[in-house]
Amino acid sequence: MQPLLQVPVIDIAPFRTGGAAEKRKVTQLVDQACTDIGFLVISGHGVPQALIDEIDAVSRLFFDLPVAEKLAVKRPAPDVTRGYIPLEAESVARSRGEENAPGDLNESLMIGPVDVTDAPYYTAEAAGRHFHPNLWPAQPAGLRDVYTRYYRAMSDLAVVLMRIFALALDMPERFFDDKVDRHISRLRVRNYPAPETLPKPGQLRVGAHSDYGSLTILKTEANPGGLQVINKAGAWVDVPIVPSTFVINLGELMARWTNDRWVSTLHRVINPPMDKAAGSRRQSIVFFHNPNYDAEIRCIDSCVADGVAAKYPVTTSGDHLRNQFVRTQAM
Ligand SMILES: O=C(O)CCC(=O)C(=O)O
Ligand SMILES: [Fe+2]
Repeated sequence: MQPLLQVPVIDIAPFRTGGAAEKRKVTQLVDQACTDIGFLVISGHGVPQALIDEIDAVSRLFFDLPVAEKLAVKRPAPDVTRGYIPLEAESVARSRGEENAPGDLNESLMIGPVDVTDAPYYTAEAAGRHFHPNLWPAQPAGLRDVYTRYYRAMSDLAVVLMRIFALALDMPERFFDDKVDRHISRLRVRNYPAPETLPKPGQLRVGAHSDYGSLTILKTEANPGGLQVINKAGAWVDVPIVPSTFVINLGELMARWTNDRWVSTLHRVINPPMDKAAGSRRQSIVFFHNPNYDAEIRCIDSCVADGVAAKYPVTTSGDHLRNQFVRTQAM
């Protein structure tokens, strides 16, 4: 069979509400998307549109603030995935060894887990800075509340997606549950301003990279200068932006878990053409779902059958994520 060369749209509602036969139909479609292109667009996810609209609006107000105010919550250190990262201060292509890649043309605000307690798991030395407190901007009022609710909604949706993944991989439905129940996911809102000058050579809104964790849940908008993914024929194709859906893509840890049965695909965000620069401001709400810091990522049984050797050394979620993030930071 020909591999999918475009990103499919899949309704996951039958998985959430149906019996075994409905679930099976969804997991088959998801397996094909994850095998062929590593990206899918989901409808029927159950996240209220009002919450999505709220986080969109409050984030826009934050990015409209003067830079000096945004810098009040600047990311405090290269290994702390919290706070504000200004324009060109990050280059995700460096996660692939492109040491001299220019800074990406976006600014972002990032939070981590919102339900951390003082239990030993969170405070242990091994937890490192994965549970660093969030840095909440003083303005706009209400941002903290909206981000907290959205973070929880994404955490819940990720559990459903990981169950779809488990079944699609011929594992028990709850196989991943105890590997993601204290996850170190990051919610990151990126603002891509309308460009006022030409980009530097090789500079993009987001350079080519694959995401680092288990899966990503993206809400974005269809303005000029958008998201592209490389398909199995080696062509960059646009990811379809469909109202009320999320784009889902696999991170590197899922490729490791599946011994490359599934792909963590290279993607990038291109610049708008200069004649469409006006009105090309674009905002993405990106939830990077990352397993528990101490989750061991070793290839799962259903993916080493038939004498296939494991391709990757065992790692932990926390180590892989920290290393990749630190490599991409400019300071
Ligand atoms: O803004 C987008 O469409 C995607 C951004 C992205 O790939 C990322 O943040 O990892
Ligand atoms: Fe990405």
